[in-house]
Amino acid sequence: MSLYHETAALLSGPSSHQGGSVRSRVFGNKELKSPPAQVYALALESCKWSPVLKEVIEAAQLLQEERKLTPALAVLLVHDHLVARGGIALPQTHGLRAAVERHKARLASELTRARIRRRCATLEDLRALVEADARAAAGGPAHPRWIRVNALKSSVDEQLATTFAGFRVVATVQDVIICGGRRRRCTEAYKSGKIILQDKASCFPACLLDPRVEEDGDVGGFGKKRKIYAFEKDRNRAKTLDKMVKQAGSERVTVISHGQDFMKVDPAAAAYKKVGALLLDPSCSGSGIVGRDDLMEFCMPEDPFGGAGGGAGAKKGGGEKKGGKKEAVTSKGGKNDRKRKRGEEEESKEKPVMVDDDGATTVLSSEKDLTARIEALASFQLSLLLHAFSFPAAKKITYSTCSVHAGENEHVVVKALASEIAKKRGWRILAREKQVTGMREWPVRGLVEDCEGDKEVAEGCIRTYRDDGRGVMGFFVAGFVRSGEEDGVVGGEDDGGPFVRDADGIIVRDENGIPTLKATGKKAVEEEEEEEEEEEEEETANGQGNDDEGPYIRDANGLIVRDANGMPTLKKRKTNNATDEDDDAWGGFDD
Ligand SMILES: C[S@@+](CC[C@H](N)C(=O)[O-])C[C@H]1O[C@@H](n2cnc3c(N)ncnc32)[C@H](O)[C@@H]1O
Repeated sequence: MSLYHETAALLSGPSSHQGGSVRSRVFGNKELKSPPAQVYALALESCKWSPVLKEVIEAAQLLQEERKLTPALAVLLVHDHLVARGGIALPQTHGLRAAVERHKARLASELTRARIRRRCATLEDLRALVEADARAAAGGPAHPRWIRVNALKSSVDEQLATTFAGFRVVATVQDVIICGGRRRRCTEAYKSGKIILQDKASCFPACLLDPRVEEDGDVGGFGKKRKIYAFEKDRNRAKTLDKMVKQAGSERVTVISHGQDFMKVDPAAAAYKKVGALLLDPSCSGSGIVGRDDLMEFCMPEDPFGGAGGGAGAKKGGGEKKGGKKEAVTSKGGKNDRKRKRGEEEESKEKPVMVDDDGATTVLSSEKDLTARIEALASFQLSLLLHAFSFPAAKKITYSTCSVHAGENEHVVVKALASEIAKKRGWRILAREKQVTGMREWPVRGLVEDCEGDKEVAEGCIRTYRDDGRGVMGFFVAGFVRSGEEDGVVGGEDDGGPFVRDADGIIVRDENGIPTLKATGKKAVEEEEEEEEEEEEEETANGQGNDDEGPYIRDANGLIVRDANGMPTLKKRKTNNATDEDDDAWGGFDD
C-alpha cells in the first residue's frame, strides 16, 4: 500500500476514531509498511492544511472529475501537489499523481482564492496562518513559538533591532499573536543560526547548570580551551545534533560522540578528567510535550457521490448535507462518525499507545502498563544520573525530562540523593536560593509529597505544565551540586571555586585578566598554561573533531569494540584499554 493510501486509511479509517494523537496512531501502528516518520509528517501537515484544501478541492470539483480519488486521498495528494516542496511522491505516470496534476491550473487558482479570502498576500503568509491556526487548534492556553537568541552569534538587542524590528512588547503570553509578514526575516535569522526555535522550558537545564569556565571546567564551559562533550546513542539523532551544533556556531568547542551510549563512557578517561558540569537530558515518556496534533482535525471535502470517505481502509461516511448546509467531515465529531465509532471501536483491537520522546511505543492495556513503563524509564534515568555522579571533577549536574510523571522526576531525584555514590561524593540538591536568578524566581516547583515531604528538595526542583497559561511545555529540571572536598577536589560551589573573589563574588584578576589561586596566593597563569598544554595533548590524542568517531576501535556497525570486561580498545595502541590513566596511553593517536 502506498504512503498515500496508508496515511488516508489512518486519518479516515477505523483507527481515526480511536482518539489519541496522530503521533500515537502512527507510531503505535505496527502494520504500517511505509516509514512511520513519513506517514506522520504527511498526516500532520495535511491535517493542518485540510481546512484550506477542503475548500480548494470542493471548488475545483476534483472529486466529481476523478472518481478514483476518495476525499482523504484527495487532501493528501493535493497537499503535496500544492504546498509540499517536493510535490507528489509518486512517479509522474502514476494514476493518482496524474489524477491531481491534470487539474493543476484549477487547483492553483482555487488556492489563490482561498489565500485571498484569508487576507494573505503570499503563499508564505498563508503558511504562517495555517501554522498559527494549527497551534490554536492544539487547544488550551496559547502556546507560542519560543525563540532563543543564540548568544554565540547575536544578542537580544541586535535581534530586537533587526529580525524583530516593529514587533511590540506585550504583557502576557496570551497577547502573543503570529505576525506572518515577518516570517522572512525570522527565516533568515534562523538559517544563520542567530535564533533557535526552542521551547522556553527546554532552555531551563542549561540556564540552571550555569556553567562557569573557571569553576566548572569542561562540558559546559566554552572559554578558549574548554570543551563540551556530547553523547548521543542514536546515530540519526547524533547527526541532527551535529547539524544544530554547527548551525549554532559551537562546533569548535563541542565534541560529539556519535552513537555513544553514555553508560559506557568511562568517567575516569583522561579526556573527561576536567569535566566539571554535566547536563543530563535522558529519554523519557514525553508526557509533557505539547502535542500539536492532539486535537488536530482532518477536514475532508464533501464526497459528491456520498460514498466511501477515505481510501483504502476507510469506511463509509463521506460528507452529508444537512438543511442544504455542507458540513466538514472530520476524523472526529460528526454525527455519522459517532455512530460508526461505536461499532468500529468494538471491532477494533487497537489499544492506546504511549510514545516516548524518542519514538519508543508501549501499548497501554491498563493503568498497570503505564506504571510499569514509567518504572522502567525511571530505572534507566536513575542509572544515567548515578553514572554522571561518578565523574571525578564534576561539581554540578542538571537532570531534566519532558515528563509530567513524578516517577520520572521527583522520585528519581530522591533516589539519586539517597544513593551510595551521592553520599560518598557529597552530592546534594542545588537549593532554590543558590540557583541563578531566573530559575530561582520560577514560581512552579517540585511536588513536596513526591519528595518524601522534603521541602528543600521539592523547592530545588523546577516544574512547568503545558496548561498553566505560561505558554511552555510540561518539563522538569533539578540541579545537583557538591563541593568536591569529599574526594579531594579543590574548590567547589560552596567556597566559590579555586580563585580569589571580591566581596561581590567576582573573580579578582590582574591587568592581564589572570586570576589568583586561593590555595597558593599565586597567579594562576602557570597552571593555566600547563592545563592548556595538557589539553592540546589530549586533543591530539583524541583526534577531536566532530567528524571523527573517537579514539576507540569500532566494528563494521560503528559500535565500540570492547573486551570481556567491557573495556574499549584505543585505535593506535591496541593493547591499551581506555582505563589506562597514563596520558601516554593517548599519545601518538593521529587519525
Ligand atoms: C530527551 S532527548 C534529548 C533531547 C535534547 N537534549 C534536545 O534538547 O534536543 C534524549 C536523548 O537521549 C538519547 N539517549 C538515550 N539514552 C542514551 C544513552 N544511554 N546514551 C546516550 N544517549 C542516550 C536518546 O537517543 C535521545 O536522543
